[in-house]
Amino acid sequence: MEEHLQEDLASLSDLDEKSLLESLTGRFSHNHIYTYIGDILVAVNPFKQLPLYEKEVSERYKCREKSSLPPHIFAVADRAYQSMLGRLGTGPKNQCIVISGESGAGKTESTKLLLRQLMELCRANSQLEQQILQVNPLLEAFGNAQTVMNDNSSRFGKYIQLRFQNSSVKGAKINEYLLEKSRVVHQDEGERNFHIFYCMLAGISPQDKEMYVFVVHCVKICIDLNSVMTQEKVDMMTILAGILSLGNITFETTDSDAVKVSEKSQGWLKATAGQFGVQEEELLRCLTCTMSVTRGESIHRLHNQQQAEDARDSIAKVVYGRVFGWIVSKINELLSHKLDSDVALSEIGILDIFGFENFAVNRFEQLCINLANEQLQFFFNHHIFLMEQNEYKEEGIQWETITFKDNKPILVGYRSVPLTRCLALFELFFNLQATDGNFVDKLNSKFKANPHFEVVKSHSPLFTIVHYAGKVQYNASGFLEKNRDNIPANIRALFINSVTPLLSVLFAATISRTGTLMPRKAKVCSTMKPLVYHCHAKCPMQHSLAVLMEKMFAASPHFVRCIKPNSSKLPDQLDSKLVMDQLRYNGLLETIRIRREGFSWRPFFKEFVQRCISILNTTELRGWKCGSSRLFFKYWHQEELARLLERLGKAAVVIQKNYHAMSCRRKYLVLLAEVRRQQQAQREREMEEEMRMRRQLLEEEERKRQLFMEQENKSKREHSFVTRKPWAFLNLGQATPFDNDLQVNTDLMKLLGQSGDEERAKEKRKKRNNTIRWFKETQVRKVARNGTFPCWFHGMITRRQAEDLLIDKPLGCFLIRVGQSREGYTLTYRGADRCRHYMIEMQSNGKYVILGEDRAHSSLPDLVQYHTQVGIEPLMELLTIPCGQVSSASAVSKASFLHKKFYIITFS
Ligand SMILES: Nc1ncnc2c1ncn2[C@@H]1O[C@H](COP(=O)(O)OP(=O)(O)OP(=O)(O)O)[C@@H](O)[C@H]1O
Repeated sequence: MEEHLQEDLASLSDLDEKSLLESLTGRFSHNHIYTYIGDILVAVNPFKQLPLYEKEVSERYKCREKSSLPPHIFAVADRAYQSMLGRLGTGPKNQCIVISGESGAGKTESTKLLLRQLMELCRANSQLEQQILQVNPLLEAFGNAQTVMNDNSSRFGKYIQLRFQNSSVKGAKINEYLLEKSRVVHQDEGERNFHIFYCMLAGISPQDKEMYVFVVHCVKICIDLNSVMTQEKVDMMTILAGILSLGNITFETTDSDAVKVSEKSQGWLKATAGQFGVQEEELLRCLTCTMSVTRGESIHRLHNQQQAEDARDSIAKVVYGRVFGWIVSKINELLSHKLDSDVALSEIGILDIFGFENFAVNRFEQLCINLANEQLQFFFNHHIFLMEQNEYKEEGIQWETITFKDNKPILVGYRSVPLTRCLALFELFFNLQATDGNFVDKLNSKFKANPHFEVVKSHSPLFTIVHYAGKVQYNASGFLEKNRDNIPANIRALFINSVTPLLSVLFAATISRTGTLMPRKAKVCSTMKPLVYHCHAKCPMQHSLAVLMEKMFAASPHFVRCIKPNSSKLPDQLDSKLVMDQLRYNGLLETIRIRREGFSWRPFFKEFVQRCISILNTTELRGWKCGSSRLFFKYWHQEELARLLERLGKAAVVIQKNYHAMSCRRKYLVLLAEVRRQQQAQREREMEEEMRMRRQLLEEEERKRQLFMEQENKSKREHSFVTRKPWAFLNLGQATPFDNDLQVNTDLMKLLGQSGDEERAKEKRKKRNNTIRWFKETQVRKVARNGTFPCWFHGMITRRQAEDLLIDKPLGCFLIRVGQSREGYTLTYRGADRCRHYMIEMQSNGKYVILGEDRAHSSLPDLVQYHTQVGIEPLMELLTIPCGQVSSASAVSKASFLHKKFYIITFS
């Protein structure tokens, strides 16, 4: 790959600002917006849609080695997820992903992409995952606004904690920081209010807009939290409408120097009171005077016009801030309902906090935002430079110190007061009701020794802080008054008693030390009675940042550094100076150096031995070092070891799989042998039973034969002159099995004669004779085996005779007879409810087939044999035992049949 398209800047051969910028520019021009610096991801905002986030891309980045695919934000998500589960050579540990960059650099988009990929990685409870992704538009509607830097700028910071049990997400929590409430009452040129207000007004008729009666319309917007009831949604929209109405109230001074609501905005006062659910007079009183309590006595101080306007704005900001806090607490309720407090959970936190800001006029919000960014930069420096280099020193690793731009003095002070104290100072002054000028004087005297503070000589209350990202001049005019969002007690009492239940709950709520709104049921109190409330956290930013830092320091960090390519928000344009400034103040050159020469993975011996020792000797890793209590690896070593561990894990799975297969197969073979043994025993039992039955049958036959012989001898003795030899049949020339039909035939003839239908009788006789001839000439050899007819073969008997023979026989007992009027056979058997008769046809190829069956057979015994196994269509009944020829015939006919049989043997 060409050097300027190098995917990992830590492997650049020439390392200076120029080559770094060239590399990023080259990659950007090829739409490669992501680049690694070792394990850190640099993301340049493309300001256009790129085909980088489709489903198949997301799939490709699941559980893959970082180096096997181009740099991507999805790889960061995968790495954090695998590290949290302990799959990257270290044990399971909480992770945090810190996304930084200036406003519009792409932090929020990166956060959304990370969330999406993390949800993809842990597909388990799809409803919760969907909810985590769905709350984002709601948060953006209330917390984002158009600024000159970014059309969808987050005007609050958020730390999203995703909580996992094993590999699936079980809940989430959003921590919000520093909502820019002043935006509700004031927007600089080219900027707008929070998106929610425009959403509310979209699609509303001009008339309704005029009156701000848009509550019903507004409920339609994307607020669909399960935990927010319809009444609460309506209340919330009514309160937002109240904020807008409040903003339209203007004041004027009367002749007696008193302040009053201007004539033209009387209607707005009424509308506001209605929407806030409070008495109009009481709202007016709160706007035009302040009530305080001194030694149990309430003192009313009338406002001048400016103070009345400040009171109006304070109310709007506080109410909006509380609505936002309430939304976040509702979201957290929704996302945490599956959390079980007894179960140990792992966590991945994603920090998306507003970027560094430097506007024409920078106010208190910018001071807070920039100090928060200082904290983040300190966190980055601490992890990448301080901690790492300290460990080299402590562990005796040879190392040439890399210097970096340390912003520690801003935050903790070095022989000077740390600048974060100015927030505390601000708080102090705020409570003392001091002026902006006093405040700046105090700052000047307190911080003049701090190298990051500059005194500004001006009539305006200005001061400058030299941040890690550059100098920012702050204007303190209105700092104190404009940030009066800890409202006086009378206003709080007014809202607690509001008939709009949600407003009442919002003002009864307490604010935690970290600034989180903690709603609780409102207790109605008298507005007349002056109340003194203790506000626990008037400026909770410092505390909440400290809590955040504590969480982040306890986790393994992953860094995403977002870069804004141009200020015009245009695609395919990269302003080298702007990018260079960001690279510089982000300390990226030093970062590359430390990633190239340093050891980003430094596990303790114990941690390493537990997981990786088994493979260390099998690798060919070069360049790792051993300290006194830790091992020192390059960032790619960790991946290499993780890959080997994965291979080892897979091999272990294969071994386990084969072992289980082998032991299961053994068990199976034992079981199979037992089943076969039991089947064999069963078969033997059945065969024995069959043999026994056959023997019984033969004995029976023998007994009957004896009986018959005895009767025959007796008859011979009685009619010694008549010796009926079987040959007599021969003389008749038709001594065949059909002779058992002779008697019937004669009877039939008689009957026919009696009826006088001589012709039909003749015809029948003719057909019968033809059939007999057919049988003798073509069938005898086929049906008889070794000169004997099978016992089921009954010659030409009638249907009635066949049924008589089978009437008391068991199910499936069968016989075959020759058709009387056609050349063919009939199969008769004992069915479930009656005897059944099936015609057997002779095919031209000499095969036999039961009409209606598909299968033809080469002989009748084959046909019989087959249907003892396969049922006959359509009833699928089986043939079971043959019906012997003499079972129901008279002794004489039995005898003749035996003779016939005998004769046929001779004949054939
Ligand atoms: N990966 C990306 N692909 C396409 N467009 C992007 C990408 N990242 C950012 N953008 C574009 O840049 C705009 C600004 O990005 P984003 O809102 O994430 O910036 P930010 O750093 O969060 O800014 P702020 O600090 O003001 O909230 C987005 O609205 C989007 O249009």
